[in-house]
Amino acid sequence: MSTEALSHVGSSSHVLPPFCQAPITPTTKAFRDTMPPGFRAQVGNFDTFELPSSVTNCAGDEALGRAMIQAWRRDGILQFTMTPQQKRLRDAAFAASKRFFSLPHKEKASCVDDQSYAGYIASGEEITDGIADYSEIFTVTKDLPLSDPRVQAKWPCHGPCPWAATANMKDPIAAYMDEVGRCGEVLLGLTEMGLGLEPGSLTKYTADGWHHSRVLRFPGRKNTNGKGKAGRGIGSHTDYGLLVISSQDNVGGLFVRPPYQNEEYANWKNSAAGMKENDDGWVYVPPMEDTFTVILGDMMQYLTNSFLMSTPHKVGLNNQERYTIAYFHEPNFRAVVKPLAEYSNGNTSSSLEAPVLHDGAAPAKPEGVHYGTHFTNMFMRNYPDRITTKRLLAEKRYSVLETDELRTMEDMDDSEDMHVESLSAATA
Ligand SMILES: O=C(O)CCC(=O)C(=O)O
Ligand SMILES: [Fe+2]
Repeated sequence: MSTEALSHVGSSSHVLPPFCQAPITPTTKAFRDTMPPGFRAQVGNFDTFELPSSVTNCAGDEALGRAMIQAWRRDGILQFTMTPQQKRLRDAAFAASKRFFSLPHKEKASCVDDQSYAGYIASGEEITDGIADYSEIFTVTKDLPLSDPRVQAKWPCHGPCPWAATANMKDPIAAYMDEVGRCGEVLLGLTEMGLGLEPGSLTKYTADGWHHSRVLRFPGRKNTNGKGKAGRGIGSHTDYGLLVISSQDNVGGLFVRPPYQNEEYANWKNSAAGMKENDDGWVYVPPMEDTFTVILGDMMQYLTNSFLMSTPHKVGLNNQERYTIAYFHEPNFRAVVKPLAEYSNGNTSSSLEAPVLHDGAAPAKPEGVHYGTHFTNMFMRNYPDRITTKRLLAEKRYSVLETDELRTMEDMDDSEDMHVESLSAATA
């Protein structure tokens, strides 16, 4: 690994607080053997935690939050173990995923919607940095009926989720997402403590959050349709919101890029897709049984003024097919995310190390980033030919993002929170 790395690949050598499970030391060879052919990367050995069921603001939670921050700043990723109930939900969600992906192509291809980006994305349809990804995906966004006021008002990306009824996938996937979303709130509460923030500094954004999932299947590397690039599953990219919580099967394919002092990017401003894709310095994420991985999204980077970086990652194709589910824990679609005062330039009030300031990256702008616009931009970019993008453009829906109605979480005061609740109550 480059000597410019902020740190080295996670190791079991640093001291973990007693509430953490001891880091699992992989037998490096066994894990290396799962790395997709043709990739050169170190094999990660990442910190693995046990999450409390809720955040109680006790000293143990603060120590856990700090350890999480350390892990993300060093490795760009951390892991936490699944409870028996989470394993059951995961198993049911993966079984649903396999039922769906084994349907005939025609049936899968009919699962699209022209108002939401939810539904099927065929292998070769998604574009990352101008090149087709080989992933086959079912995207789940908020499942809103046509009568929902936001759908009626033509809010971009808002519409039904076109489930495949024959795969019986809605209930198991929704139950899995609810539970992982609960973990997302716990992780954000612990992150607030680890960053020395007031409670609610991060979780205020996730009231009725635009949480979504990507249920993914990757073909074996010798079993592709030729639309993409040999061996490449998904090109390097960062994701958009706060946290990405994933579970993968035992095949292997994910790589992350830890924070390097000399690498700057701000995906909400200039696309980070394709960044360093073929360079050295990637770390393989070996499949650890019954373990979630957590990487960070663009809004976490923006909020913390790059103290926590959005984690670049990419996927390689293995010798056999691979299944994984990525859950995205996000701000409310209407939220205007503002940099945290504690992490603004020049203010290093945190008792952690001073923030890494990335020259050239977007400075902390007081006007903030509108999450719904960032999400819409990313989906339009990734799916330029989808019916959803075509209708969005044809009906000039993009301009709806500029309206006050879609920015009512701008000031995040109590009356706005009440508005969110009344809106979701009206549509439940
Ligand atoms: O396959 C994985 O593990 C990650 C997928 C991913 O990066 C994504 O869906 O955005
Ligand atoms: Fe991703």
